Amino acid sequence: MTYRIEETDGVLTMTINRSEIRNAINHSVMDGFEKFIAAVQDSRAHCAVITGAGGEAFCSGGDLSVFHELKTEEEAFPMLSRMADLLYRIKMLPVPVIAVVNGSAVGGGCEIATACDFRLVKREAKCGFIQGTLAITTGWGGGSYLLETLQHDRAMQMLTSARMYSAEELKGNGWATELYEQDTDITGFLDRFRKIDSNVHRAYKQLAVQRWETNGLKSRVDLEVRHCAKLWALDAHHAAVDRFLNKSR
Ligand SMILES: CC[C@@H](C(=O)O)C(=O)SCCNC(=O)CCNC(=O)[C@H](O)C(C)(C)COP(=O)(O)OP(=O)(O)OC[C@H]1O[C@@H](n2cnc3c(N)ncnc32)[C@H](O)[C@@H]1OP(=O)(O)O
Repeated sequence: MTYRIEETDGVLTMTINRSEIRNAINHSVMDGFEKFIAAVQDSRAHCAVITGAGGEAFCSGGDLSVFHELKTEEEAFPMLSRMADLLYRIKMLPVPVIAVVNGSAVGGGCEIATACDFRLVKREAKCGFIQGTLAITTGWGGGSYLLETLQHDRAMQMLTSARMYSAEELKGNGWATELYEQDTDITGFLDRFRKIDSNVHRAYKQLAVQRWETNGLKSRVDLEVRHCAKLWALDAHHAAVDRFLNKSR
C-alpha cells in the first residue's frame, strides 16, 4: 500500500508509504489523501498528522519517474490541479494539521508540509522548494501557502533560491514550528493538543479557514497551477528532469 491511515487517541495520521522512492507522490498516494480528508472530516479527532515512512524522507515531491511522461501544458495541468485541490482541502480541514517532517522534504514535499498548520522538523532533515532547479515553479499551491505563512522576503527567498535549507535555517525563518530529535518529542507536542478540548482547536481553525476563504487564496492557487503547467511544457524543464532520472540510474 502506498499510504497508511491510522487513528490513535484522537489523532488521525496519514503516512506516505513509498520509502524506496523517498515517498514521492503518484496517483495512488493522491487517492490516499482523498481517503484521509474524508476520514478527518468524519471524525472527532483533535488534530491530523501527515508524515513519511522510512525516516530518510518526509516526501520527495512528485514522482518524476511517472510524471516525466507528462510533456505538454494540457497533460501536466490535471495532475497539478488534482494535487493542488487535495492540498487546498487539507488546508481547509476543520482541525489543525501537523506535518511531521521526519526527513527531507523536496519540491512538492515542501508544498505538502506548508499546507499544514504546523511543521515539526527533525533536526537532521533538509527541506527545499527546489522547483526552480527543474525550471518550474511550485504547482500544487505551496508557493501561495508559503507567501501566506512566512514574512514576505523570507518566503520569496525560499522560493527563488530553490535551494535546500537546514533545519536550523527553517526554524530561523519561521517555516519550522519546532525542531525535534526523537519521536517522543512528537508525542509531547501531540499530548499538549490532547489536553485542550477539541472544540477549541476546531474554533480557532475555523477562524483561519474563514480568513483564507475570504482573502482570495483559492484564486492565487489556481494561478499558481496555471503558471507551473505552462513552464512544465518547456524544454528546460524536461531537460532538468531527464538529468535527475539519468543521474539516479
Ligand atoms: C511534480 C510536482 C512538483 C511540484 O509542484 O513541486 C515537484 O514536486 S517536482 C519534484 C521535486 N523532487 C525532486 O526533484 C526529487 C528530489 N529527490 C532528491 O533530491 C533526493 O532523492 C532526496 C529526496 C533528497 C533523497 O536523497 P537520498 O536519500 O540520497 O535518496 P536517493 O536520491 O538515492 O533516492 C532514492 C531513490 O528514489 C528516487 N527518487 C527520489 N525522489 C524521487 C522523485 N521525486 N521522483 C522519482 N524518483 C525519486 C531516486 O531516483 C532513487 O532511485 P534509485 O536510484 O532507482 O534507487
